[in-house]
Amino acid sequence: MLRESLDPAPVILIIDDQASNIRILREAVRDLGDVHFATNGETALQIAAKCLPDVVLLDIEMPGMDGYAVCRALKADPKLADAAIIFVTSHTRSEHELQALDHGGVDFVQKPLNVPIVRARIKTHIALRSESKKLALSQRNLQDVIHNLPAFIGYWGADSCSVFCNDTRGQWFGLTADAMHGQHLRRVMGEGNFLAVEPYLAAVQAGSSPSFDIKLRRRDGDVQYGQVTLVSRQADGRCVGFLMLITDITARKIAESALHDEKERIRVTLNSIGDAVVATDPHGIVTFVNPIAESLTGWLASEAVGQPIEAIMPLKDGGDQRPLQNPIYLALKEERVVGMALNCQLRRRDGRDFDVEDSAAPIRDQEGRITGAIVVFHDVSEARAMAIKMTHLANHDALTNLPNRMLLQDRIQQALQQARRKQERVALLLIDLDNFKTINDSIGHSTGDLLLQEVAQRLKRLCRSIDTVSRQGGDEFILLLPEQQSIETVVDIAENLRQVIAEPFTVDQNRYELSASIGISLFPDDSDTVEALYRHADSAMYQAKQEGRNRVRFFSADIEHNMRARHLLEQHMRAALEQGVFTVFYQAKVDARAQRIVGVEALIRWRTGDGSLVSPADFIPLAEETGLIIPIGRYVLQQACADARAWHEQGHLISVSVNISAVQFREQSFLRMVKETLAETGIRHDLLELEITEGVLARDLESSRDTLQALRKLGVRVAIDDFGTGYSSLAYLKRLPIDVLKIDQSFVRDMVADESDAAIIEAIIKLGHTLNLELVAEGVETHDQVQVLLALGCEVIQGYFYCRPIPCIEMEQLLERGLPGST
Ligand SMILES: Nc1nc2c(ncn2[C@@H]2O[C@@H]3COP(=O)(O)O[C@H]4[C@@H](O)[C@H](n5cnc6c(=O)[nH]c(N)nc65)O[C@@H]4COP(=O)(O)O[C@H]3[C@H]2O)c(=O)[nH]1
Repeated sequence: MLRESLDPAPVILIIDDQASNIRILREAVRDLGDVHFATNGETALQIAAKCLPDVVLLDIEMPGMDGYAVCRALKADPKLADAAIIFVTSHTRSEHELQALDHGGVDFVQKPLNVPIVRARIKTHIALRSESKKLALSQRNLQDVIHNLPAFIGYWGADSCSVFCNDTRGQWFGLTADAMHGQHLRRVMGEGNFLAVEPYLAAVQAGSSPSFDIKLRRRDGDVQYGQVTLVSRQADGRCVGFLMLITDITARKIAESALHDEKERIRVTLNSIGDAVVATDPHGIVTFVNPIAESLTGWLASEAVGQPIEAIMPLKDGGDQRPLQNPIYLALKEERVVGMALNCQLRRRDGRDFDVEDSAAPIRDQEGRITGAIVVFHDVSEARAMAIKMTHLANHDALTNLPNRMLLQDRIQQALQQARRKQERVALLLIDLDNFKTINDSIGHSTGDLLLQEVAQRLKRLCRSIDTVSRQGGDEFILLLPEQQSIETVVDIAENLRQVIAEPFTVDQNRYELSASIGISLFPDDSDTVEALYRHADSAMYQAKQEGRNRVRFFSADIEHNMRARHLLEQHMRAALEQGVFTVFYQAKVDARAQRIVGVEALIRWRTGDGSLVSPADFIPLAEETGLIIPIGRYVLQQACADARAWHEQGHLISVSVNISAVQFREQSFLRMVKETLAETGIRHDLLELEITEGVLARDLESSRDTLQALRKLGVRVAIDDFGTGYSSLAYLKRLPIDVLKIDQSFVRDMVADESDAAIIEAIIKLGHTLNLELVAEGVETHDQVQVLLALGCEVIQGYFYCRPIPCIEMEQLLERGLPGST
């Protein structure tokens, strides 16, 4: 076998028994390579085995082993068989030459040696050897490549019989290349596989080189996928055979199939899940829409793809309706899974809104780069509506739809928190229907239920939006009244409740009468926790039941006492009004210089059954609260005007002042009432003076001015009562048509002893003079006070010093006889 490397110098072995020949030959080839020599056959074989000669110059005639024997031995050794053997002989006979070639020699040179010819021949053989070595090497390389390629390579003749194949181990078709040799393609591949290839053979015959995939069923039953390329070999315009290359694409096919399966699985999943799925590229442009997303957005996938996500999926806040950014943008920006905003709504293409819920997530490639995002959402309108319904059911009474105990508890807690902050009252009213159980049992539960529903409606009608009416079960209701300023309001509400329940009910054309016992507890007066409020309202209600039902009771004894007294007073006041037991007293207003009565002030009095008088200070505030002041005030005005008219007729031209409460002054019918009284009594208008406190005017300057101007137009005079105790704003004094300032008795009381009170009175008097107002000092009890007031410039005096409030008849007498000391 030839040595593989081409680089080493060629090796030349000279074998000749004649030393002279060896010398000549050595000289001749010295520069052509590594030269070795031997003088006999045996030595030559030993040297050849070591130096592996490319060219051997071999003498034929040698003692012992002759040249032919050496040649046979060299040829017999596979490592030396390729050496080019050139026989050297003195024989000229051609049979020697033939014999030499027969033994495997490649050339023949004659002795005597012609050195140039010998050199030329040896050079030729060295070159030939070199070329053949290169050829052998490239052949071997090619063979190595072919045999080691992970592919089947076969050459088939025009008759489709195997000529060559690289499958030496029979891995493809179970036949080694040798066994395949000469076999028809059909036999080699097997019938099934051949049928897959056969359709292409005609094209190959025509000179084409088709390429196609086939599924190879191997002899062991396994399936293998191959990509087949047939390369036609043509000579003289006809097909002389073809190359068949098959590469194993099983792994690729399996991967493709797995990919396809995976894709199919995803496709089926996305198309059949109940959630809507929309995918976008990294810029939020839609790339995929599943059928549910199509129906939820109203966009077909074909229309949606290529649109920005917000075009097909506009989102907004279900509460304030402001537009919301699609979570896909946040998912892309922050490269994380993002949940949708709470209470999110999707506007469908047709304008309908859906409550939606879910999330968006980025999609990454193998390197982790963001390639897009996906948003998954579903319609939660029904679920949300159901949740709202469930929450409502959990918090409301099924029969009346009123808040139940649980919701009430929460509301009470909130009300208490707020009341603590704002320092307000909270009232809890426990309303228990009296004898409802008996009624319910006798009329049947369904009618009973209707009655309870009607009770609930009536209670609700009486409440403000911030109040809570709750049913606790059975015939028990609770009313929570937050933000209460006064206990009186609570009493009024409770009384109203009691009364509306006491009004007859009509159910199924039958009339029913109910009553309620109401227990009230108050924060912070008698309870400071939710539990205490409940407990106390309950025991107050129990108390109401104990006392005979159909009544309102407070938990706190003090409140109860006060409220009862107040209630009693109100009832008596009403009765007094009806029975005409109110009476009007008069107190004189005296010109202190002239010692003459110039006017009187009408002051109401309530004469009780035992003859004692109740001070207006004790009942006027309640009369104002309950509105009773309107009829009371009308009565006083009428009485005062009538008396003044009578005195006038008797020759006493004195004015009469009447106190007008804020409630009266603000009443729409006030002016009308004044006009009617003037007309009815026939009093000279300028003799009537209405006393109004500062606070009444200051509350609403505009409407006060209108009323005062109307009074002035009528000729009625107006006095500011208790001047100096209220707002004392100079602005209203200047802007309003006022005639008289009444200096409050609180300044008068201490004016002699207290310099500052005296200074205030002096200032009020100066102010009155400046504004051209009349001045009256109230509550004057002593001579000193009179003197100081006179000295300061106030001449009209009212007070016990001259006259206490006295009945009409006494006043009449006083007018007749005049003041003591007067002329
Ligand atoms: N200590 C003391 N007191 C004196 C003296 N001179 C008069 N008084 C009392 O002072 C009050 C003067 O009436 P007022 O400031 O308008 O204050 C009145 C007025 O605001 C209101 N009032 C009385 N009658 C009526 C009425 O018919 N209608 C309205 N709306 N209020 C009335 O009730 C308040 C109290 O009335 P009265 O109890 O009659 O009390 C009267 C009168 O009796 C005195 O020298 N010393």
